Amino acid sequence: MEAFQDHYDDAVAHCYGCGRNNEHGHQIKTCWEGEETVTRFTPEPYHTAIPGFVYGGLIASLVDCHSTGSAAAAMYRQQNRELGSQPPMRFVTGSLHVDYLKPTPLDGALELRGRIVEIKGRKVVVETDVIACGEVTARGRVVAVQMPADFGGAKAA
Ligand SMILES: CCCCCCCC/C=C\CCCCCCCC(=O)SCCNC(=O)CCNC(=O)[C@H](O)C(C)(C)COP(=O)(O)OP(=O)(O)OC[C@H]1O[C@@H](n2cnc3c(N)ncnc32)[C@H](O)[C@@H]1OP(=O)(O)O
Repeated sequence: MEAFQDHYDDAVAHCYGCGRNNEHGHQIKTCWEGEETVTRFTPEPYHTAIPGFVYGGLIASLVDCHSTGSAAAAMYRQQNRELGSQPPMRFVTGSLHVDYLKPTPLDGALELRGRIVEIKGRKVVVETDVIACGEVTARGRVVAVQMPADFGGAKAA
């Protein structure tokens, strides 16, 4: 199935978390499953916090890009638009909050499941569960904001 991130233009597909053109990045892929958005990612042994457990910064990074991608997809869906349609709507992180509920075992794939909590103007609030070995080990809340056309001097292509 095509992922949200497959629709980012080449020129802006370098994000460390979700850009398919960043060979050093996570290159996450996110899709709809009904009303939820889902990303699966398998941490490597070097993503260790303490032996056997996933580094919290990686978890935050996955929540971040899962949620900004979800925000974009939610806005397209709300406006009844195809994901690749023009003009593009891209989202950046306004705020990123993560509650680490339990240690996250470094043991196979993590599943991130996002819910759209609110869409208001250019803002989308996304809540994301991080699931490891069938248990929710972290929960994130992201305020994603539709990128202004002049963001950091970059073009919102
Ligand atoms: C990453 C570079 C990309 C460059 C090229 C872009 C191409 C993109 C293409 C494809 C995307 C792929 C990339 C995904 C990115 C992955 C995630 C990241 O790492 S993003 C990087 C980290 N984030 C930033 O660097 C944002 C820096 N901040 C800003 O630029 C501004 O502060 C911004 C855009 C977030 C908001 O500024 P305003 O002036 O446009 O909008 P206002 O009016 O302040 O806020 C709109 C609504 O959002 C809420 N809001 C804004 N910031 C908030 C915050 N910190 N906490 C809570 N709410 C916040 C406000 O309260 C308001 O909501 P109410 O209408 O009042 O309900």
